[in-house]
Amino acid sequence: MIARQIVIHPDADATAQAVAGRLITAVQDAIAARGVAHVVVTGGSLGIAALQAVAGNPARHAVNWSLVHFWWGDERFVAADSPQRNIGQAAELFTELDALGLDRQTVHPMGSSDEYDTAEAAAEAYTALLAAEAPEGQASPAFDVLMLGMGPDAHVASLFPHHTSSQDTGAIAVHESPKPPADRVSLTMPTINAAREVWLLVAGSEKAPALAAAQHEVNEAAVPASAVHGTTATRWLVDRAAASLL
Ligand SMILES: O=C(O)[C@H](O)[C@@H](O)[C@H](O)[C@H](O)COP(=O)(O)O
Repeated sequence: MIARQIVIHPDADATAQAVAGRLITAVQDAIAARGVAHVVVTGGSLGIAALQAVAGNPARHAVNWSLVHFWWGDERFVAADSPQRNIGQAAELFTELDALGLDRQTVHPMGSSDEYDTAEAAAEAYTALLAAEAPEGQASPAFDVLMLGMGPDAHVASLFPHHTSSQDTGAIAVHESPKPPADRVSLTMPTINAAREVWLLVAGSEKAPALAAAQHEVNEAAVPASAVHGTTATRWLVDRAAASLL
């Protein structure tokens, strides 16, 4: 049975703080159970705010960050130093965790346009990286927590409505993204859904129709967020404005 939960917070800031607290606890639980934690982080305003909240949460000192792997759900295929890069926007967290033992060998960013000629090449390299860290016979690690933002059009990662649905595992190139920049790399739906826990972070009234649609029925083409789930839990961590149509 997959646990499915919707938790409603007063506002976006409270959601970010609560996600940070949950993430630190989930990482500790994963390390206690398996000696390692695999976390997938996301871009987007709330996803980045949650990472900033981890950097400021006093409980961050309780975690052995050298045992934590960080992965990305999607990334913008632009120059490494572009302010549009999701990893760059999370720099504050990584600088803070460096001081707490984070091993940059276990931080796995998706490739930039400085390193690869095409988003396809970056996606292929990420697919190989995921496989290299996967248990025998699997295509990716069983992520302990995979966080996703959701757009007002119900996209998750860089899987937009009516994306060319990929049943492949690993990462794919995305072009003509309706949310700029146009070129991106994204985990595929099967890889997202191989995570133990998927957390969808959603705030703001402009997301309310998509949030309601995602709870209504599974329709990957029209409402990508509706098709997302973890193998043990799917948690919608939302604010009151986003939940207003539930
Ligand atoms: O690279 C990105 O843009 C994202 O990973 C994307 O999927 C994001 O999470 C959503 O668009 C929500 O973003 P907001 O929280 O900013 O609305």
